[in-house]
Amino acid sequence: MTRSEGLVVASHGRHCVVESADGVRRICHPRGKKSQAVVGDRVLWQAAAPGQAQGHGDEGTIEKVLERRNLFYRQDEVRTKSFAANLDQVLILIAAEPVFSESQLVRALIAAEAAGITPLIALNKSDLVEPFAQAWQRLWPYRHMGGEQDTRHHYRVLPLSLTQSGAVDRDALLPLLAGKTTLILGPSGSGKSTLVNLLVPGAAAQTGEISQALNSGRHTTTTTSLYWIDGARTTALIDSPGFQEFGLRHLAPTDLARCMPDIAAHAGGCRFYNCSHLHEPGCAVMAQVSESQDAQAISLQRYRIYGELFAELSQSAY
Ligand SMILES: Nc1nc2c(ncn2[C@@H]2O[C@H](COP(=O)(O)OP(=O)(O)OP(=O)(O)O)[C@@H](O)[C@H]2O)c(=O)[nH]1
Ligand SMILES: [Zn+2]
Repeated sequence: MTRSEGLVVASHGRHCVVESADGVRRICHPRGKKSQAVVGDRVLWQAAAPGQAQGHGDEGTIEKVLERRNLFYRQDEVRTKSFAANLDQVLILIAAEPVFSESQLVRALIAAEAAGITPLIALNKSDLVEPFAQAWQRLWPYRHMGGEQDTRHHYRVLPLSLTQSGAVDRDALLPLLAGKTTLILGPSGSGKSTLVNLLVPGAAAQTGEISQALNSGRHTTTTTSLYWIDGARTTALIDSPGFQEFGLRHLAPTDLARCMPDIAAHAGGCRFYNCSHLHEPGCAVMAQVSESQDAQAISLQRYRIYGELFAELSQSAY
């Protein structure tokens, strides 16, 4: 039996949908624990022997997961959940309504930073003028972090109104996504489905039947799926549930500062090299905490979240 290379484009439990170079998608099962794959993985797969396919037509086995460039995941006390592998970017989609959790946003940004994946932030529903203005204001530190000039900002923050100005938003987003694989993350109701449908007309049909088969006919929202934006299959979106309960247990408390760019920028100036930035004298981080709109400042909210995460990650799991 020949083994060929493929891309995992959907997963549900242990089952995956593998797309081969010709674009054909097949349900595959991992052969053993070591070949457990996630969306975005490149794998070697093998077609089932004739007569061996169980049920849904074309089936095969995943023989090997090829080396990953990165793996984006979250971890709480009880389990590790992988979102996807081999990502270029994570687009964190939040909205004017429902009001977003800044702690959740910070967690996602830290996880991206720790995995070496570029985060993008988009704030949707700019048509909801008053709540949008407030949310945009809450994002001030994220819009300015790194310096006053646009080109120096650490994060890119985009305003969107996906249902009101879809064409404009599409033009703003496409150049940022082109040629890349981007994971879309966001709380319930922020507009993730609206975004996928805007950028991938017929998204539902693209995964359609095969992912239904994967879920044994049930329509579940627990599947992670990869969609191609372009016919040439160079630009991909991955949508994944699970923005809530974003555990960072895979990080040590002392990893946090380097994953928060506004804190990292000052951490080198502390009197003690192993400063926790929580109570030490001569702490250069604490000296920068202020509510002033200054691109070098560390906002009170972010400093508070840093302290909460530090405490959370310092607790032993047992
Ligand atoms: N006012 C306004 N409503 C929007 C906008 N974009 C999306 N919505 C609405 O917000 C609601 C949620 O959008 P969805 O795309 O379903 O959000 P989602 O993130 O996929 O939500 P979940 O499936 O719960 O994770 C829908 O009623 C959309 O029509 C926008 O730009 N402005
Ligand atoms: Zn310090």
